Amino acid sequence: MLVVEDSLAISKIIQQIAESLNYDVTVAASLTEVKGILEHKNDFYAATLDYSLPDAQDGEVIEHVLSHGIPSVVMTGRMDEKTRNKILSLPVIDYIPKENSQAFMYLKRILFWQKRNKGTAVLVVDDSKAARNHIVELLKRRNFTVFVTDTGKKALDLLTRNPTIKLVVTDLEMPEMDGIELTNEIRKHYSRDKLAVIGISGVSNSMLSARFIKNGADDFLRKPFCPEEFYCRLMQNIENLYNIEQIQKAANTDYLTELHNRRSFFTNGQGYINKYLSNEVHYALAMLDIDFFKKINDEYGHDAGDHILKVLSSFMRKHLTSALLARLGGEEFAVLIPGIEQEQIVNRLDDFRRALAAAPIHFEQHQIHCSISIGIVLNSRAPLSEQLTAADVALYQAKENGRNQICISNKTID
Ligand SMILES: Nc1nc2c(ncn2[C@@H]2O[C@H](COP(=O)(O)OP(=O)(O)OP(=O)(O)O)[C@@H](O)[C@H]2O)c(=O)[nH]1
Repeated sequence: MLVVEDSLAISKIIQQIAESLNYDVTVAASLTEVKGILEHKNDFYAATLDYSLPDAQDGEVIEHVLSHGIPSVVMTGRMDEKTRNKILSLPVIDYIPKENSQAFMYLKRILFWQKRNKGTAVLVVDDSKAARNHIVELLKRRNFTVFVTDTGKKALDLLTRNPTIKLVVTDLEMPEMDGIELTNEIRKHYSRDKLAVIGISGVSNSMLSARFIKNGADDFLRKPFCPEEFYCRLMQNIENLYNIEQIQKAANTDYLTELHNRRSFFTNGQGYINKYLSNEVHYALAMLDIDFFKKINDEYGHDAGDHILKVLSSFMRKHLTSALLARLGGEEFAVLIPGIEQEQIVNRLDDFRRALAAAPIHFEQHQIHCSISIGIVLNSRAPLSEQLTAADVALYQAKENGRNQICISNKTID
């Protein structure tokens, strides 16, 4: 990232912000320096540009950097209308008045999203090519991946084929299916926590925004809109989706191991089982439990115990691919694993058990040996909760038989 700023203090702050977001930073303090840098390197991911530089006091650096195709944020100490209009007439990502510390918080938000937006796709639906192109240009400046189409029907088709689309911007007036009908159709298949819809229209009917929103849209923009307003609404919706995703992730993930937690395992497990059964795929439900874990905690400390839980989890991720993996609590894990046949699944789990027992886990100066016991239920048609109880009984049997082994449930629970 290129930081252009003549104040050393401000340049340091921006640099710190950018580095905290893993940007590599190049700093310049004048237009002359910028020109020198861009002669050799111009593949910057983004730039922040101070409007007034000692050798270019009237924003000349902006056009120079933009001419190299570098998405740029303008930082300015000037607040007058003329400067604002001049900046906004250029294809910049945004402009930020350097009024107070909020300016830097805002910059951090922009830079964070500039990186993240690449993985987010936006679908633009408008039958007017000019209107479509305008919105696409604005979205590309913000690094979004963009899909475009001119009818509602094609939009629905694109949505089914491209799950990375997180937001739809749709015009109201289109032939065959208008924007409100499209929104209605979208909401039959996509909930508001997964996909946002922004309606737009040039019609000056004050009821339209309410109609759009009552039909499932999240926001509404009246044409013509200024880029600033478009970006504010766009980013607010994208941030909402991101926040919901983060909350859902936290609610379903075990904080220590980042595997699914008990809740997530119960929410998703039955669906996997149903799929295996209806496709006649062999599968096993296994419960894994670390042997003598209390002793490990007592001997090496709780941090060592935590470390072992983490190492075991990443070992599971690596070796038990294609399985649904969860930490049910403490040192107890659940695995729902498909396979070619029953014996192959049992062997896979047993190989995993053996490999873990053979490789001591390093923690500080210690080499900690640990093993697991496993209880398995194979190809059962019983509900998930009953299968877990049966796997738990088999696990208990494995512990009773001396630990570090697999025990298969012999109880028929179909
Ligand atoms: N470090 C750490 N320890 C935990 C965590 N959750 C549970 N434990 C400990 O796990 C231990 C489980 O002990 P026990 O249920 O007696 O089982 P065990 O010692 O593994 O013995 P067996 O299962 O019979 O082989 C307890 O000491 C808990 O405090 C955790 O998140 N981190």
